[in-house]
Amino acid sequence: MMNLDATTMVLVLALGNLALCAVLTFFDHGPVRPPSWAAWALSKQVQAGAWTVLALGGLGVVPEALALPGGYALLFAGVAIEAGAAWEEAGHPGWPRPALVLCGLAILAFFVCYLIDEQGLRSVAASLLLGAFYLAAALALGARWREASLLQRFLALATAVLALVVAARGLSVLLLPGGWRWLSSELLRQLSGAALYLLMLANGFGVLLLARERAGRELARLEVVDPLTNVPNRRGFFNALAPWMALARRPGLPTALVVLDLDGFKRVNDGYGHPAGDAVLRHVVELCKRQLRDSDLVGRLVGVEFAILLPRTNLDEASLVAERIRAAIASSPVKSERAMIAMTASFGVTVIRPEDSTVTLFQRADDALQASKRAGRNRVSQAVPAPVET
Ligand SMILES: Nc1nc2c(ncn2[C@@H]2O[C@H](COP(=O)(O)OP(=O)(O)OP(=O)(O)O)[C@@H](O)[C@H]2O)c(=O)[nH]1
Repeated sequence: MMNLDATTMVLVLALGNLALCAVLTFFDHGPVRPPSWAAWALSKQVQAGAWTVLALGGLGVVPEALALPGGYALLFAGVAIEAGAAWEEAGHPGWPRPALVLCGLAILAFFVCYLIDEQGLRSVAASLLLGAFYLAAALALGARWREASLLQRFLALATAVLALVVAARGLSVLLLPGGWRWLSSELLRQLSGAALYLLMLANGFGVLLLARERAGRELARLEVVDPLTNVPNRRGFFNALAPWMALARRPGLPTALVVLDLDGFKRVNDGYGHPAGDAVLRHVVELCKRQLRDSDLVGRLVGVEFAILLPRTNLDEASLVAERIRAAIASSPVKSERAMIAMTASFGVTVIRPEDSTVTLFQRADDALQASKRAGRNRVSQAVPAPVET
């Protein structure tokens, strides 16, 4: 087997981490920066610095008495931040405080071991502590196992296994100083170095690929979801509508469609500013959702026009729902910085007919909506019902 001495191994880790930092500098994560990005980039820089200090110590450029404690302290800090970044990604932004405490304790424990025994106990402490921090990162990566992508699950498992290899070296020095059968302590040292190298690669490029995956998912989501109100946009709403259009051709309970348009919205933007207008739009969507069942769907068609799909609902029931929403909007002004903004909306209600296409369906709903506008706004109008076949 090829033998890598400790200094070469540390040098390889230093150069690898430095290369990763360079890659990070030029990586374009797109307009949406992942929340943990800053912490993760910092962790890579600190680790690159740590391995560089350790490598300079090994090469004799910096005195070992300085390089070893300094390098390891930096390394624990870097790996603690890396684990913290993984927890931030898993939705725990409060990681800095526990990470700071654990990192401080790790550095203290390491210094005590180093002062007692510069070789054996020092490497036990280093391996166990590094293994523990990487295990914490693996736990964070696997924390949302059910929603995680295959890549994320692989990274969680790979990080856990490699963390255990790193920790196993420390345990072996403590429990089996002479090694066990073919598993010599030298082989474990080399395996541990290789594990640290693989951890750097897996977590480095793995996180970059995860960021790409996330950006792809976000783009796909934005094709069907309105980012302002977080409800389906026109395309998303039409996708959801399609099966109900098909179902309308079979006998059974009808499906209703309500379209609503906010009245005189231009004055909100002109009088209170665009951000206040946006707040009103979000507020209206929340009001609609509160009046709807789980099986109903609200979507934003365009500008200040929304649509509501009401499965298993006839024309009169849908008109009652629309009336409830109308009353809720009219009686719930939105608080802006300068004033309370009163708002009303006009509604058109219809049900899907067997012969409908989306064009005829929305045309009918829109005609009813325009009738509401003509009649003075802030009201609900039903579309003309289908002629009864005799
Ligand atoms: N703040 C904000 N305003 C928007 C948004 N989308 C569209 N608008 C504005 O909404 C207004 C819609 O105006 P219209 O529907 O034409 O007319 P209106 O003033 O609401 O009057 P009526 O519909 O005739 O009652 C326009 O001024 C658009 O600029 C948005 O996402 N945010």
